[in-house]
Amino acid sequence: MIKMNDITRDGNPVLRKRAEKATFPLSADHKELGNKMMEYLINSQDPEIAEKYKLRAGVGLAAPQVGVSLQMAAVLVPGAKDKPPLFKEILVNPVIVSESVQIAALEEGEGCLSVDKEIPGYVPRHDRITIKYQTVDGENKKIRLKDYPAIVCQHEIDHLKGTLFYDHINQKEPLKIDDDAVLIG
Ligand SMILES: Cc1nc(NNC(=O)[C@H](CC2CCCC2)CN(O)CO)c(F)c(N2CCN3CCOC[C@@H]3C2)n1
Ligand code: NI
Repeated sequence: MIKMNDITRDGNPVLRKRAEKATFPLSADHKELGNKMMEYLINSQDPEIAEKYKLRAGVGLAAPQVGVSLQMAAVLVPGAKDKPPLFKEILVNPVIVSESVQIAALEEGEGCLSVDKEIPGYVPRHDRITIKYQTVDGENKKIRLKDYPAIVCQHEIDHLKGTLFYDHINQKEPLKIDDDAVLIG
């Protein structure tokens, strides 16, 4: 299972590279990697397992964060209690094909499993996006996302381009954001 010491930290050049496009059919290793990344998210959202293995909770994880420069990310955005997840997918070669003018940001700001310090400030993103991606089985998908799942996917797709969340924070005024930005609580 993936544990915190498998997670690459800011300063490791792999986090600042554009990740390699995955080719199909995916190798067994790459399929396994996707499943391991999803397994990490599931484990990290289980209080007992997270406590037992000291896992930082996550709703997304990108391959460069486990040292693999590959365009693949796992996303597990939970739904309300006892409800199915809002979005659960392993994204391969994801591309944002359209994005709303409307800006949105998580009210609490963002963190990153690869960044050990808290960096306060709004991370302006698009409230709605359309992404095209492939599943691990090579199926082409095109989906529209909004609010929380859209924010998470933008954070993960950033990782595949070597961008980290704090790159988007207004350094002079971290808590400044468009008046009409949607703040997601
Ligand atoms: C928003 C949030 N970010 C958590 N961590 N950071 C991450 O996921 C990083 C990615 C997210 C940072 C902002 C957007 C994407 C990881 N990243 O670096 C990947 O690139 C959380 F853990 C979390 N939740 C809410 C849901 N809860 C369900 C029960 O279990 C605890 C869990 C906590 N919400
Ligand atoms: Ni991250």
